[in-house]
Amino acid sequence: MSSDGNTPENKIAIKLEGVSKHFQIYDKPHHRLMQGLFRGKKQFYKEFKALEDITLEIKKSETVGIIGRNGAGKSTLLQIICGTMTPTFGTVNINGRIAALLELGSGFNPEFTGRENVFMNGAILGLSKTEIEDRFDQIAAFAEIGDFIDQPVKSYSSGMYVRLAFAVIAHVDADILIIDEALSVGDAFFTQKCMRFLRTFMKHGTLLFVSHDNSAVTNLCERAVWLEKGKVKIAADAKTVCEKYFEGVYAGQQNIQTNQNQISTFSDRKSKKDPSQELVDGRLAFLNTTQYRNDIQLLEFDPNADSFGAGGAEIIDIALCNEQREKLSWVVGGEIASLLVTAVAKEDLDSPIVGFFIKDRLGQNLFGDNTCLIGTDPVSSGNQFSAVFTFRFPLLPVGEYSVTVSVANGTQSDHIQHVWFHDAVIFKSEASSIVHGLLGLPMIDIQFLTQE
Ligand SMILES: Nc1ncnc2c1ncn2[C@@H]1O[C@H](COP(=O)(O)OP(=O)(O)OP(=O)(O)O)[C@@H](O)[C@H]1O
Repeated sequence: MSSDGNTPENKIAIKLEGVSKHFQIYDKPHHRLMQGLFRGKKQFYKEFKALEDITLEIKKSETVGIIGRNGAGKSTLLQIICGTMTPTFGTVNINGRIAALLELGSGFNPEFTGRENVFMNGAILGLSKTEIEDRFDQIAAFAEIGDFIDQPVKSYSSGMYVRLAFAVIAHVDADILIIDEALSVGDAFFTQKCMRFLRTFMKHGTLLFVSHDNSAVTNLCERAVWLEKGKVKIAADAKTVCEKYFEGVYAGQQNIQTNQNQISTFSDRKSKKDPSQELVDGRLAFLNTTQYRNDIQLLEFDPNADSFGAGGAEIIDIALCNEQREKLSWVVGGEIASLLVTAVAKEDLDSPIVGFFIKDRLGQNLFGDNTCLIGTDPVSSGNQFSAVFTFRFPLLPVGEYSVTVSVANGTQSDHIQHVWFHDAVIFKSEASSIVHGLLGLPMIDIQFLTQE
């Protein structure tokens, strides 16, 4: 191989040529034994082609999504790329250090403690003992599993397992990361931490991201590969692939048809509201009596959430309130609520700015605002101050969301960040009529008109 770092070959992180994987399926357990006894003179198994003739090139620092229905061959493909499964035919070339978060149970020895597994995994991934020792405290801090780090991994919950596995892959200087999104979902604080890490990693590393979620792939990935029955159906830009995949699976989704029928029962009715007078979603009264009511549960402010800043202010509470400033433990999407951020100045702030934004589980900023344009009064050191953002809550698809808040001093373009709280409050949207898009806007009115 050429030593020139700029050859086309060296720009490729993963190269698969004609990769196939065939499994032998035995109808009865003793057929496996018979197969051994007959030494290939008779065939007692059926051959199942989980992957057929996969040829793919993934460039360095690309983020590629792998999508496909259950059983399409995604896990098989990833295991072959990671080297934990050998292909029946074809060649795999990997250029760089690869780390993966795939099946639960793979990678760690259940009898070893978390600590021992960190050392074992680090060594497998090519780190020296000293390198692992130097990083151990960071790994343990990232995983946040406390004293469980010295317990055997077999005693871990699946959430603790994923925390430790992710913490390891985040600290091994991998060039290529392979993440099965089904596993990265744990508690929302941890998911956000993982997404922050992945978004930074994506700036220089190669990421292969497996997901059933189209919007996750469209938002995170430049390219996507749609696997169907073990073959590449399409490999192209993520938007095109996800659109085609969506078209492909949509027809089969009988229950979406049912949901739409129920909603159209409402939209058949004539709206009697004057849209200019009342800025409320015309369907809310109806939706709120159905299972589509967008109940959003709020978890408590976490003062220990990850934060940074110059320290000139401290946030002491974040809450959602009703119009009477009473704290709410849940809100209904489409209704008015206020986000109340209370802070205390640790030094004199002549022009404080309080801001927030709301992120989805992938760490995408959905919306936010700050006090810059309203003009704020100076606050002396030791004094408490609050900002109240009152807005009509959007309709949120089912899932977990987080609120990031910050206090700065200065102007929009020139300020010192005094405290920035990642994921200080988590929301859970329990039910929703919104299944597509990042969020739903309360519609003022929807009409259906026919010409007779
Ligand atoms: N060890 C095995 N022996 C026999 N068949 C297998 C084996 N592993 C996987 N398969 C089969 O290969 C096919 C592809 O499986 P794979 O787990 O790769 O699919 P997938 O796309 O990851 O599915 P999912 O989204 O459900 O995780 C499936 O039909 C599966 O039953």
